[in-house]
Amino acid sequence: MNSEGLVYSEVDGVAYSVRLVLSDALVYSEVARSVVSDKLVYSEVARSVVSDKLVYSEAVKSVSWDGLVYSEAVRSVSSDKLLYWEAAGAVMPGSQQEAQAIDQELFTEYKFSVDQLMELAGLSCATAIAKAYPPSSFTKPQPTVLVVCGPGNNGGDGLVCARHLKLFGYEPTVYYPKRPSKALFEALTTQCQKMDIPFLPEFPTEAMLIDELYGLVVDAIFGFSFQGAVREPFGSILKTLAQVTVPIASIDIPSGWDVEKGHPDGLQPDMLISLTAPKAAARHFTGRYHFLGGRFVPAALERKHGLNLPAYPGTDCILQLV
Ligand SMILES: NC(=O)C1=CN([C@@H]2O[C@H](COP(=O)(O)OP(=O)(O)OC[C@H]3O[C@@H](n4cnc5c(N)ncnc54)[C@H](O)[C@@H]3O)[C@@H](O)[C@H]2O)[C@H](O)CC1
Ligand SMILES: [K+]
Repeated sequence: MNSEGLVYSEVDGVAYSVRLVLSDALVYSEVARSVVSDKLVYSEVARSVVSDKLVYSEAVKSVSWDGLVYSEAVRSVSSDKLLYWEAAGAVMPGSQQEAQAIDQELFTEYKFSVDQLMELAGLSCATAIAKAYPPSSFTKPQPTVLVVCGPGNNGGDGLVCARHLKLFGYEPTVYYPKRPSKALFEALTTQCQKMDIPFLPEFPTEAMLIDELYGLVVDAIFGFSFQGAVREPFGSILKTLAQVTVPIASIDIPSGWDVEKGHPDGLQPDMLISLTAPKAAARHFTGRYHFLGGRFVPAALERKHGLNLPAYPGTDCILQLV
């Protein structure tokens, strides 16, 4: 069966169109609605394609009013093996301000402790890494991983991730140059040390040395609170990391990237593990693997911030977006 139809109608300045294409293996449909007045243009398009193995759907909304444009797009593709999800818009749930607001609400209103969320975040990072880079895929004799930790909670996620990687059979080594004197970070450091995870006293200055010794680098330097020009020693570390050829897995956001605009000349990791929800800069990520982790967001908080998170499969703590 093959058929195609288009219906268009206009009532009181509102135009509607519906298009439907049907074939044996494919259904394509498009619904558009637009309103035009003196000052306002509002349009909405919902598109979906369904074939034997693939569902693709897209919803785009845009409003322009006297020089102001607001637009929002939600796209999702799912196939047998793949689920890709993207939400983009002029007002974006992944802005730096909103990421920090969600973070604060989790701690103040929802009464989570940092330790709890960090454990779940770090565990989801190690799980995603084990999925994308199983020890058998390493070309080195041992599955060696260099975990570079920064001074904030992103660094804490890195320490938790290192501990779980060790439990999963990897050989992590940590570099942690700026250690905050807080009980949580001291405890996470001790836990790693007691599990025979070595801490490097100096960062290898040559990218080649990192390539020789490690099969993967975990970037846990900065997360959503990074701002301004990178200060030392992290500037030199990021310069070296930009030259390594082994894959880099970035936790929450590639370090050195503006949380909303990204950084075209900065680190270009092979993997990104977005925590809670992808930040706006995730739109600029071009690596092979994008996972979502940090499955701890209560439904009411998700609704309040319009996060529109995709569903995690079953009891999994991670979801592959790309
Ligand atoms: N609610 C959640 O989603 C959770 C997220 N987690 C992780 O926490 C980070 C955010 O942590 P935060 O401590 O707020 O900040 P950062 O780690 O991003 O970094 C702050 C740290 O970095 C320094 N800094 C900032 N800018 C610069 C700069 N230009 N140069 C040098 N240093 C800089 C700043 O002084 C601070 O010391 C989030 O991304 C997740 O990874 C939680 O683990 C779980 C809950
Ligand atoms: K990071």
